[in-house]
Amino acid sequence: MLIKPGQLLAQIDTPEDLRKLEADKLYDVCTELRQYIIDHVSVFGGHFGASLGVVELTVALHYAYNTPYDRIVWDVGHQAYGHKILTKRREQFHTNRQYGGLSGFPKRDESEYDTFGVGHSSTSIGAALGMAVASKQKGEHNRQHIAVIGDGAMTAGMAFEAMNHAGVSDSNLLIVLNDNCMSIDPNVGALKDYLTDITTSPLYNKMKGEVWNILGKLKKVGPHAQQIASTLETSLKSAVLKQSNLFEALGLRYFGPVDGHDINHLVSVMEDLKNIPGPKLLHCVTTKGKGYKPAEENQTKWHAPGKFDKVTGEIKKTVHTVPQAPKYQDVFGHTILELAKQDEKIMGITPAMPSGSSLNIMMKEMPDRAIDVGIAEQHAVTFAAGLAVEGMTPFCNIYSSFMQRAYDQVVHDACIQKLPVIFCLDRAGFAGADGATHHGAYDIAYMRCIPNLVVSAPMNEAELRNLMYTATKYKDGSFSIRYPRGQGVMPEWRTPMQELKIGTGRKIKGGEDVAILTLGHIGNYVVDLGDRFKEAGLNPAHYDMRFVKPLDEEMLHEVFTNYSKVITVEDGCIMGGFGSAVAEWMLDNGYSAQLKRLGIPDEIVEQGTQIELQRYAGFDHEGIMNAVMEMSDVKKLIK
Ligand SMILES: Cc1ncc(C[n+]2csc(CCOP(=O)(O)OP(=O)(O)O)c2C)c(N)n1
Ligand SMILES: CC(=O)[C@@H](O)[C@H](O)COP(=O)(O)O
Ligand SMILES: [Mg+2]
Repeated sequence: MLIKPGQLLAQIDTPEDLRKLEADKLYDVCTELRQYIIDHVSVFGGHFGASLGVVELTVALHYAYNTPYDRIVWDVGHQAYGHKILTKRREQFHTNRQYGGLSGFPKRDESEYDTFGVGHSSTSIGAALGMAVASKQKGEHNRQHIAVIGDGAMTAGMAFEAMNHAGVSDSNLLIVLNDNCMSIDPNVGALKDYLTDITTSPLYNKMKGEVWNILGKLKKVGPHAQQIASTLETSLKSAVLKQSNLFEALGLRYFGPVDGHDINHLVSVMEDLKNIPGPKLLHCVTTKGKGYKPAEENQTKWHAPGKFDKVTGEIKKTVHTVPQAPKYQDVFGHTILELAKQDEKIMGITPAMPSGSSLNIMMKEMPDRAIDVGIAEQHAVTFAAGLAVEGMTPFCNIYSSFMQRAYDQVVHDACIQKLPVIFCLDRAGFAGADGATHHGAYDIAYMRCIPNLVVSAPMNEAELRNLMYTATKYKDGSFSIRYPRGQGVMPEWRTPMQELKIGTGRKIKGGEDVAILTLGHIGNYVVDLGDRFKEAGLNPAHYDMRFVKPLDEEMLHEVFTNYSKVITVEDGCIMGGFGSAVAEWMLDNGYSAQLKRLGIPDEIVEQGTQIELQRYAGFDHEGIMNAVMEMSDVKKLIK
């Protein structure tokens, strides 16, 4: 289903086409672009509120700057739908986030206008600074570099690391701070309060306004006056603004706050900024979901609402006739609350994903014991370690791919000190439409090699609850539990929790000839294949290993004693993952079976549905079936 653009938008294949328009047409371009985003996301899904919030910023940037020669780096990139539509991808935009289609985030090999691959937050300033310094080295003094970063992304350490560097580099960098007071959930922290202050404080803005008025008048008087003006500005800024402006104090010239939806004002400010050398920050105030009332009114729900009726604003939900299994994240959310009611030492931490992790269930009832630390994964881990030092039992919930950013903190702050921190790695395995940057592909490999850390994965919701309960009893180091995005398999999941013996797996069924060892939710695929195995005359054994560290050695001795053909299956990277752990154990213990490892191959896998990606990787139902048949010397189902 192709969606027709408005008549102006239909003429804009590239920003060069946009820049041919008179400035008085830009308002209409924004109207049409906003509608095109609404039309598409309502039918195809995806991120929504953020792109609506930067429609004017997107048009102004591509109008005022000579893109792609001038570089724009979008932070996170979930807000870059307008950017993609204006940069030769309007007609493919319906493939956004789909298997074989456009990525949901800017991606260098997708377009020359996508200057830097993003998806994880807070990288834009550092990347744009690197480009700016390189341009300076190459003598490209007229090339502009712009990082567009949200107030949420600005709460991450990386953003401050980059500003700390930018402030002392006389590079031609513009940071556009898109301040809408929102992350996915409402933004948190002192920075948010500060931004609100300087956006609303009459005194600060009055004083700055007067400084600008005086300077403006002086500049009109003549060149000599301009000299006075710039001297005055320097002294005033250092005397007054520097003391009262965080960004000025870091050496960035601060401009704003400006209305991020006033297209003509934005263009004229950006035209001015092009002629001001050195690192600068333009503070824009916007509304997330701007121009679509339901998205303005419930900005968290409309961050990524799924498909919806654009007329009524009704979000489309599948109607089920049978009870549905819950999402793993909701089992986590309800279970941590249940555990916290029994044990006052239990606390929950999330780096800016209260609704994504469902920790918001606990936050609602225990706001002092469930904390959103902002987009700050490294801090989340170290903060949890600090809590553990004082005897608390912290659950630190971080998406598997976002945890990559806090790896040293897991090693240095939790495991070396054998602190009882519980890591819940949500979105482990293929994440789906978010694609390569968000797949939780590597956590089995990167966690299992750390000493003093238990590494586990539940096959279903009951097992998740048992592992969470068991983790609260474990004080001999840290404990990691990984589980996937989406639903489990147990509609009746509120099962009584039991403490597990660490390092023990579950024998699901005996068999002959081939043994299948699974880790985590993929084990359910083997159960699903039961009848098809029988029809094909196959009878593989199935073990749910549950722990990848420590491995269930007794179980592995049984497997390698009784089966000469073994298949491991994991929703994680084959390189160094669960299958590698089994292979290492097999060699270390003198066995020599035929071992086949199924999992995520050693390549970057883009976006698609989880099942499409599992099929591509060869560990969907068909992939597992074929592996067993191959191992059993039975003709493969699919060539
Ligand atoms: C390292 C990392 N942590 C968490 C996320 C999840 N995430 C995506 S967008 C977002 C909120 C970003 O807020 P902001 O930068 O203000 O952009 P807005 O959505 O308000 O436009 C978060 C937390 C991420 N992409 N990367
Ligand atoms: C852009 C971003 O990083 C988040 O919005 C992420 O897409 C959330 O993923 P889930 O939808 O799996 O919570
Ligand atoms: Mg924001």
